[in-house]
Amino acid sequence: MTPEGEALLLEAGRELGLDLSSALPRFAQLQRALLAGNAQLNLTALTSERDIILKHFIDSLTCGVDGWLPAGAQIVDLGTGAGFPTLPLAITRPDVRFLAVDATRKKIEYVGRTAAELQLHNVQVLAGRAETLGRSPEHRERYGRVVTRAVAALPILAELGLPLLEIGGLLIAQKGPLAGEELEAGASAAEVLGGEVFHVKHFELPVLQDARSLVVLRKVRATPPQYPRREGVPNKQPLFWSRAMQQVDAGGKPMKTANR
Ligand SMILES: C[S@@+](CC[C@H](N)C(=O)[O-])C[C@H]1O[C@@H](n2cnc3c(N)ncnc32)[C@H](O)[C@@H]1O
Repeated sequence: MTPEGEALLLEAGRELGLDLSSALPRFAQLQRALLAGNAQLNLTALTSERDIILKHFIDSLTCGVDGWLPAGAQIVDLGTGAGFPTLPLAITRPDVRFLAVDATRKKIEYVGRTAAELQLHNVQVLAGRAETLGRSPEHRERYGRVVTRAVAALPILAELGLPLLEIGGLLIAQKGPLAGEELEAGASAAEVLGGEVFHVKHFELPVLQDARSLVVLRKVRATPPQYPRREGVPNKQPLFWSRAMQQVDAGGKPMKTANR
């Protein structure tokens, strides 16, 4: 990481109320690992130092600054991809444990290798689909927190994440700008799945001031046994969320899922 990159990370961290000075060497290692991994695995489209620092590292840290991740928590990162938000959070929060989950094995292998290189002993990884985990007794209703960044629209996240939470647990979804329709559909889906909308925060990413939202769902009762539906169905037939309501790309075509 260049000296300018270090200064940017520190400045953006300060905006979040974090002192990242002692974490700089690990963030530099993570940046190197991401770029090296990207050359083989196509992990991210964001490759400039500025984008990696602000849109991956700092963006990942935004879900941990409001006290949603208490010390000792066991956190599932649903759809971690190249390790976001898990790896930046694990660097700054040695007091919580992460289980980084992704359907794509090669990404999970990269995250596991990188966590080992960075000596992040609070990270475990698991290749698999949330639908399968949510139906397995080993993982269903076992976790205090689920975090998820840029994975799917809120009703889909509710179906994938709420089954994993114990009662009282929280699903913390990191989103871009959030339309009222998505929140309404998410609230209706959460209700069916044993959850409720607990908190919504709209804010700006440090330095860039891009719009972001954090939606916190709370598990209030057991998820009915028919959920999550089988692999792929939550995405193809989202609860309370029609294809027409999903985001469109720059050319006006519907995107596969409303990630942000
Ligand atoms: C757009 S990427 C985002 C990755 C990362 N969270 C980030 O913020 O950079 C979405 C990831 O979610 C994973 N994913 C989507 N649906 C999933 C499911 N049902 N179970 C597990 N992983 C899933 C995909 O494999 C992909 O790696």
